[in-house]
Amino acid sequence: MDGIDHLADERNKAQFDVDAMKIVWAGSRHAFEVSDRISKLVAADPGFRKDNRPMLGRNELFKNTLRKAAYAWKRIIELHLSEEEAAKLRFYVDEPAYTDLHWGMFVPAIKGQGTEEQQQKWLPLAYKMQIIGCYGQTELGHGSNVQGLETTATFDPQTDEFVIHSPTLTSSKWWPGGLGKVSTHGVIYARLITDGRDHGVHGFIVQLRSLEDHSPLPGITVGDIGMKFGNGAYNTMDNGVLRFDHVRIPRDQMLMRVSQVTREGKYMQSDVPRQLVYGTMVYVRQTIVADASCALSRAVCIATRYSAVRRQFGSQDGGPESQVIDYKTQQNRLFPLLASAYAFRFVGEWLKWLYTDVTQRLQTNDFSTLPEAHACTAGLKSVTTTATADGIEECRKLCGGHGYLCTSGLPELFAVYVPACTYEGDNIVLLLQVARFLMKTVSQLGSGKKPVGTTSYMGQIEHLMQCRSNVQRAEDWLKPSAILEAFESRAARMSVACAQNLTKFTNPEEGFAELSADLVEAAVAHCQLIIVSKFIEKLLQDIPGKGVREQLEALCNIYALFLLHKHQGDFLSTGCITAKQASLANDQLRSLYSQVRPNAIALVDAFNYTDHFLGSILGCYDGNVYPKLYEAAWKDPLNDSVVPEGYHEYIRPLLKQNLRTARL
Ligand SMILES: CCCCCCCC/C=C\CCCCCC(=O)SCCNC(=O)CCNC(=O)[C@H](O)C(C)(C)COP(=O)(O)OP(=O)(O)OC[C@H]1O[C@@H](n2cnc3c(N)ncnc32)[C@H](O)[C@@H]1OP(=O)(O)O
Ligand SMILES: Cc1cc2nc3c(=O)[nH]c(=O)nc-3n(C[C@H](O)[C@H](O)[C@H](O)COP(=O)(O)OP(=O)(O)OC[C@H]3O[C@@H](n4cnc5c(N)ncnc54)[C@H](O)[C@@H]3O)c2cc1C
Repeated sequence: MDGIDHLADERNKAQFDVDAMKIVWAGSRHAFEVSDRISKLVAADPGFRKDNRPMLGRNELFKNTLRKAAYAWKRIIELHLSEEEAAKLRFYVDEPAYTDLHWGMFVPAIKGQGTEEQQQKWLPLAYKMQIIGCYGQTELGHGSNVQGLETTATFDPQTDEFVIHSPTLTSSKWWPGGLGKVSTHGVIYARLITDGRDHGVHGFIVQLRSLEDHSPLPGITVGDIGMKFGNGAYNTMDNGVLRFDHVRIPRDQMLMRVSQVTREGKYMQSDVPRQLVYGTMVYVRQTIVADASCALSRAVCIATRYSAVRRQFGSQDGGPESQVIDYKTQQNRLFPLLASAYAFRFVGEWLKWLYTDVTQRLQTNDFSTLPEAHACTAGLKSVTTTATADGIEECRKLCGGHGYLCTSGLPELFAVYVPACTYEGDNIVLLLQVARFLMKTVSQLGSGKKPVGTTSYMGQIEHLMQCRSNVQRAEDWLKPSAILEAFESRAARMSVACAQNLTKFTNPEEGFAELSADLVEAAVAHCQLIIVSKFIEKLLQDIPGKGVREQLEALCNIYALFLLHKHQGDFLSTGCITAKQASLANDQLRSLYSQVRPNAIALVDAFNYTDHFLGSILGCYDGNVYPKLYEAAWKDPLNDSVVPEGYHEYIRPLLKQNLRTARL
């Protein structure tokens, strides 16, 4: 607009090399270069404009999403983008679409659960988008309880086919993204029945729509489930409803990596655990953790830049008022979120490594790390999405009234993000899975079986049950060993307390249900320990760039000490720290905020987000907020005419009537 960088003074204050931090954030120089190039390509292309989204009605909005998805595909082909570049392009287009489920779940489900032959048949079609797929698991009556699904797949040995059927209203598939209006195929989860026997839930590739005219195939009733929360937001997605009326598919369309049905109708189970049927969920939960850092960093970038621009109170001798970012209360709300964005980034990187490792092991029939991979993906998905959804809303409040405008980008970001707490496993249901894993680990402590991986800290259970923190001064809280000991002993003691309480029940399942609220808290403590310890481990690596390590150390300490402050009830009631030590942690936190303050703008610049991706006037790079807000207001369709439509019908008669009343 005026070409001036209104945040230049802030940028000049930075005490570290921002370009080096951009590479740390991206994960590698290569990842940075791809991300930088593709984000600029998307931002410069008017075909990917998104600022009008909140104003569009559902049909217009959806058609616009179809146009963008087709255009994105055209650009991917024209530019010969690699798989990595194509995924980045879809990410920066920033519009939930059927393609998320096609690439994010349909393809991984076939890869993870299909045999070699099945992969060879279906993947080339999916890669070329000659078929478009969804992930059809959830039903109207059951989502969390996968074993409760009702859709049936009954083998007919006469014709060598499965008959897919929805026996009840509640068995209607309900929610799958991309199903409502687009998908030609789906990986559909149904109860496998052979010879009258129910073998539980399995995945099947089912064609849903004609590849000629897109009409539903015989026996299939399909449509969209209706408007969802927020304007624009997730309404670009066609979440669908689907019913089957005795739909026949060939036998080889059952995904047969985990178990098979022979031509004779014999059910055969490979020696792989049946939980591999849930493998796609483990994969997606892992991507959701990485995605949490993206969503939170985006909100934090907006709130941090705006907090430096916004001034309120504090003018002295007619000078400028104070920047709201200088208020300690603002810092106490904002900087832990900034630190969390970095923490989630690094734990996401680690989780990707864990997932890759477990996948490689599975290929050699080593299933030993599967329970841990399930617990980590479930728990970290839960903890990071809850914190991110809450964090985005906090960022909106940090921007005061202007945060409530759609042009701030925050309402839409929240509305798009918040279902992450529910999809891919309700966060509480997933934490209960972690709690089961922890209770099993505690119960095996006396058996000589050494806990490994993220539970290896339980190996020092005797020490953790009785140790007392030796922090004496606020600076002692900067020692990683002091932080780790406090978090490990808190997590261990909470798990052991639950395990001890469970022994008071004769029926363990009854006990688990009765104590579930405590179990969820123990699971959260364990997951927070993982995030803190992975941040600390990141700092053990070589981190090039002037001042970068120091900034990351400050953020790591803020993340840990903020959690310690927020959950001090846990730390105090378990006797891991004293009230005095809790208060010292808080003192240290305040001084860390002062350390981060001059670097705050540079720390959000390191995310390297374009103004297009941020989609926020409050977060724009140059900080020229007020003229942009003023101009945008006039572009609202309500301002197309000075006198609104409806004046003659509804305002004028009212005013006239008021006049008459006033004369009386
Ligand atoms: C860069 C940008 C990337 C963007 C990325 C964003 C991606 C977003 C894309 C699209 C957005 C929308 C996608 C949303 C899609 C969906 O929501 S699909 C539907 C998801 N549904 C669920 O998640 C259902 C949740 N429920 C479950 O997972 C299970 O029912 C349950 C785990 C809660 C219970 O299962 P059940 O079979 O009844 O198990 P249990 O009896 O409790 O346990 C038996 C044993 O199995 C172990 N186990 C359970 N799950 C797994 C697993 N996934 N993997 C490995 N092991 C598992 C469990 O620990 C038990 O073990 P033990 O017997 O040893 O105790
Ligand atoms: C935007 C969006 C997109 C989605 N996309 C897909 C998709 O592409 N494909 C697909 O198959 N599905 C999809 N889903 C469905 C999603 O996976 C489910 O909604 C999710 O797994 C939660 O299940 P539910 O709806 O049955 O919740 P419920 O289980 O009914 O949860 C309701 C409440 O009960 C509580 N609760 C449930 N069980 C327990 C328990 N055992 N102990 C304690 N509390 C419990 C929960 O915590 C929650 O508070 C999508 C959902 C959304 C919102």
